[in-house]
Amino acid sequence: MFSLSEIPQTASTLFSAYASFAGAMMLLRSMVNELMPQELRSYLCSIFYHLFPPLSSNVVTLVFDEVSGMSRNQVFDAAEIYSRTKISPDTERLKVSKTPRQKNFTVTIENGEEVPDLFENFHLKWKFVCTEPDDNHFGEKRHFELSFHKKHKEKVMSRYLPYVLEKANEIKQEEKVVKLYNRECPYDDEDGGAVGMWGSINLEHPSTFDTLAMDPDLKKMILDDLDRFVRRREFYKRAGKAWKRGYLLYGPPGTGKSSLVAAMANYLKFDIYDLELTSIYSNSELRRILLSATNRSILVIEDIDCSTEMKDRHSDDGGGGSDTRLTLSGILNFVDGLWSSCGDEKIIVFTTNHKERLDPALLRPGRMDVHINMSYCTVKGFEILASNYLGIEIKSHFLYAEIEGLIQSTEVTPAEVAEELMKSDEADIDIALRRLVNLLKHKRIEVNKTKDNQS
Ligand SMILES: Nc1ncnc2c1ncn2[C@@H]1O[C@H](COP(=O)(O)OP(=O)(O)OP(=O)(O)O)[C@@H](O)[C@H]1O
Ligand SMILES: [Mg+2]
Repeated sequence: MFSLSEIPQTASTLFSAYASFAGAMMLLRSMVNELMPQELRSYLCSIFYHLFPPLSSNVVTLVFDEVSGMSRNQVFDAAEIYSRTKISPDTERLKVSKTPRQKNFTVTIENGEEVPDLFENFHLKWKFVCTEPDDNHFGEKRHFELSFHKKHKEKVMSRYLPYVLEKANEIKQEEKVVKLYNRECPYDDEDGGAVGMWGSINLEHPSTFDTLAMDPDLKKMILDDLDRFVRRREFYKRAGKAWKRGYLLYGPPGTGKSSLVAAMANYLKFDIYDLELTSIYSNSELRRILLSATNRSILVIEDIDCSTEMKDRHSDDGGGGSDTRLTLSGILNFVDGLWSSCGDEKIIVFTTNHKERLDPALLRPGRMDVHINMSYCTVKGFEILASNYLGIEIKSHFLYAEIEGLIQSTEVTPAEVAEELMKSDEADIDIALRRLVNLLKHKRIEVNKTKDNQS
């Protein structure tokens, strides 16, 4: 027996005996690792941990398998993306990959590597584990482990994991490469890049709202409209409306209609489906394409004024069945009917050079939500182009006043202005602007001549 005062000393003796025994067992374990088959090793390990639990058992580890039942585990996918952002200079082994479609390398942690994280002032650790397939399984099994002090379990479940899911989603959106789907594109199903018979390529169109030369108020109106549309999922659901929005872009060639579509896609990270009507043969084909188009996409029909041709085709139908040929009513069905509600977050854009030639059915209120007039180049538009192409503050240039006056009194498209400015390199900005002055003067003479002829 020992007295009460001896208890701390005895406890410490016992503790150090336990510690050295545990140390010896660790050594034994590493020898066993070298010599024994894996199954036997894991069996012995489990007995070992049962008999001698780790000294610090305050750590909780959550395990996220790659698949949960038949479907993918969202947390695993999120962890895979999120853990990439936590890679530190201490991480020793990294996996690097890049598919032909990706612009940048993807760097992820390698099997067994850990990355630390700090959330609301407590520490966590992510570990990636990949086990070789055993005889009963195909392919490797992958999972993430998340370890932290057990007192934070509640916070991790209620706040940290939702935060990781949200962050991963944001990263996915940022990294998304906008695709252009078109019949002409080569069929390639890497990354699910093809839908039905449609191939896709990465949208390399550099147009953004910053580079678009258009009235700043109009630009802001479009941006606000897009933001509101994306935010209003709940509203559309409550109102029982299909979550889609239609834009009609009209204006002369070269005023930036296609550039605006590309800017919208780049802004929202939506894919573009370029529906060339001339290559779609029937309503049922149109329906199939619409059904297979992914959510968060922009469906574009350029030059919709050829819809008059479609109306003719419809009247030729001769009772052959409206499903055999593409008709205006097929398109209208899609604009506000059944098919557009199959799926979420779709934007539909029609472009035309001749709004006045469109079938009134297309212009009826409620059919296309927003009509946007892409006009000739304005002074503000010219300032944006000059800053993009020449990289200068154009207002202080000696030719600015003259160009300003000319632009106000002529009709020149942003494409024509852009073409002149593009011909210059940094050394000959003055030459480029003089050439632009000449072009504008020339156009003004032409306009005056036409007016004279008409009067
Ligand atoms: N508003 C604009 N802002 C910036 N660049 C423009 C603008 N409009 C035209 N451009 C330039 O001119 C080129 C052609 O423009 P775009 O194809 O967008 O015109 P469009 O209105 O679609 O013409 P079309 O009616 O012939 O299809 C663009 O690639 C771009 O370089
Ligand atoms: Mg165009």
